[in-house]
Amino acid sequence: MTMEPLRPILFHPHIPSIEYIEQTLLPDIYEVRTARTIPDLAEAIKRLGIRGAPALGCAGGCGVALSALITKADSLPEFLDQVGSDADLLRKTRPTAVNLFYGIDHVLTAIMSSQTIEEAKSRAVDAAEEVIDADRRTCHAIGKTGLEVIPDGARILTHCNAGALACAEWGTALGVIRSAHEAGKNISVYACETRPLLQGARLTTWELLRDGIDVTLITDSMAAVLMRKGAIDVVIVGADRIVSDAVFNKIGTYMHAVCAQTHTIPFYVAAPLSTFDEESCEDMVIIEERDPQEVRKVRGCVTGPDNVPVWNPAFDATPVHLISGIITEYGIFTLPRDIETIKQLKKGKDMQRH
Ligand SMILES: CSC[C@H]1O[C@H](OP(=O)(O)O)[C@H](O)[C@@H]1O
Repeated sequence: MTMEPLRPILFHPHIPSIEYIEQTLLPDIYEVRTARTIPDLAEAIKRLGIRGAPALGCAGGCGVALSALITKADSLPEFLDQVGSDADLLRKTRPTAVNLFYGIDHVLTAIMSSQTIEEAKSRAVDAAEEVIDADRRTCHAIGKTGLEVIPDGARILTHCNAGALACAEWGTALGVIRSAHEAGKNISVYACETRPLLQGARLTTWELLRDGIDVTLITDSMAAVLMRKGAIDVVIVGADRIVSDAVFNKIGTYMHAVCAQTHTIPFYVAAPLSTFDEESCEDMVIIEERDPQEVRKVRGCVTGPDNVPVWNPAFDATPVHLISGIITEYGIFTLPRDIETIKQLKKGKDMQRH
């Protein structure tokens, strides 16, 4: 039975509003919520109601378009000023996933050369819908590219959630897994729970069970022994920002990459070109540090003393030498070997855009 495509964020310009699946409540509660203001949207992003790098790009782009549609202004300069400050509010939500800034800037760029407010509104809507449509196409292309690294019978380890819930649909790492399943490959997945917010336990298992894909939930600390036992053939994860010398992804990714290298297991990252920040390097990237309470309590259940100091980085950096390949919509690349190719592809896309 083919399930309806899972689309965690929908833009309704005629209302106007942004509809999204509230991911903090999954897997036990499936609730669709609506953001009609920029502060509401910003809060949804901060609490990870809306989450995942490509989905943040969609939320950022749609957020700027929503601002354009609801902003009341007597002049174009006043209008652009208001939309610009709403865009800044969205920029401040989460610092690491580069897609958020790509989505925001893509729509802002589209409206900057407008001659009237009405023209700016129309361009904003078109540009936001372009971000979502492009991500849908890109995720399916990533899935197709990734088929070559998933042999029939593959036992795959993944971390966090790089699925449809993290994108416009289909997913990146889970997009490759979905494409392999759809191609009839007999695959099985080990999903790491991904402390502290449990995106793997709550979201990846939910997505794969929904699609009838063989999935086993493990704790993050169990991954190494599965690799040592020879029970994992390939590791595939998503990304939040890819720079010249490292890949930023959910905390725990680096640990899996080191273990995979120790056990000579291929370690792949799946991500769209929009996740590359190719002019930057690891030391230039801000890693989001989140509320210590996220580690001391899980969904209200106490897991640590209320007064214990906590360190809670949301991401870590995996040096590119630990990564077998980066699966994109344009092919599989390795860094630093392919950095110039990535730069040319990005330039080409930018030229297409303007
Ligand atoms: C398809 S990219 C998903 C990427 O984003 C997640 O972070 P978060 O749940 O904090 O938004 C995680 O790093 C995933 O790999």
